[in-house]
Amino acid sequence: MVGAGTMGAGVAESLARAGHDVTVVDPDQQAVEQARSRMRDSLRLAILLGRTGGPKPAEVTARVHWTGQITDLRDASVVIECVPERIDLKEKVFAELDRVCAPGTLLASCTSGIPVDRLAASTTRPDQVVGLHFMNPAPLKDTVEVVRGPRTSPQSLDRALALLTSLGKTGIVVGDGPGFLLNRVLMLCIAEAAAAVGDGIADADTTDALFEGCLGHPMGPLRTADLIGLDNVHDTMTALCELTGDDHYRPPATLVALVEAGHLGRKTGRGFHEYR
Ligand SMILES: NC(=O)c1ccc[n+]([C@@H]2O[C@H](COP(=O)([O-])OP(=O)(O)OC[C@H]3O[C@@H](n4cnc5c(N)ncnc54)[C@H](O)[C@@H]3O)[C@@H](O)[C@H]2O)c1
Repeated sequence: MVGAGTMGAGVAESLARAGHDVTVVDPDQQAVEQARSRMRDSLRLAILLGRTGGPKPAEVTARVHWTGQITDLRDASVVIECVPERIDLKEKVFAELDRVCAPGTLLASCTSGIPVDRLAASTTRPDQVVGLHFMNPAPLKDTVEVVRGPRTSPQSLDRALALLTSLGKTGIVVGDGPGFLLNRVLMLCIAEAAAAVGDGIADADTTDALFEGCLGHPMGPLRTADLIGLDNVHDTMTALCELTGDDHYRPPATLVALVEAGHLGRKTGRGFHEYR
């Protein structure tokens, strides 16, 4: 794994629970400490919720190795990149992974919407690059959007799907393009909902209540944005705006104001909604 944030820690936990040995690379020591603590909490919660059939928490945590050095991934059979949603950063990480990893290593990205082929272009193995768009919280979400780039080989796609099967998850394969399928749609929905709040059409509670009550969505768009993390939503919209040239993806003022104030959603206790 590259990146020990929300997704990196969650995907690492899913892999370790399934019996895989995992190495997580993150140069930020504080992020690593937080990830370790989140993983312990999540494993404890699984026991409290009665999901006792799996391995013991100590067995799971013993399978996860934390490091600041990307060169420690040299023996990995699969690498899943989970760094922030910035095109330049991900391109740099993929170029580095291509240098460090053995020729057969499958390189996957958890990107929310940067085309897989753009990341593949930073490597000398575009046939071995695939998108694995896990959902948050990764240990609890059973379905993954799998992105097949135009140069992803059938063997690489099969390996990615087999990995998901080993985690007890189902991959749904889609084609490549900005935002793939889910975020091409979801980011427009969040952007319009946030803009409507800014225009005084409804407050955040009312907006989410409409989607939840009228459409039967388990979580309205603004609560979903809070769960994703508003910094990540902001970065994803910015990348989609840049990649598509479509201004509808531009982060609305209400979202920008929350991010600038440090209200990033659930992880900081406040976003469009408050969390205690
Ligand atoms: N948060 C979600 O709900 C969600 C869902 C699906 C996909 N994603 C995608 O997953 C990716 C990660 O998102 P996140 O929410 O986990 O972000 P995050 O900000 O929580 O974590 C990113 C981590 O990457 C680390 N990092 C930065 N540069 C690095 C480098 N060069 N090498 C190693 N680590 C580095 C940071 O220290 C941080 O710990 C993004 O592409 C995002 O769009 C997020």
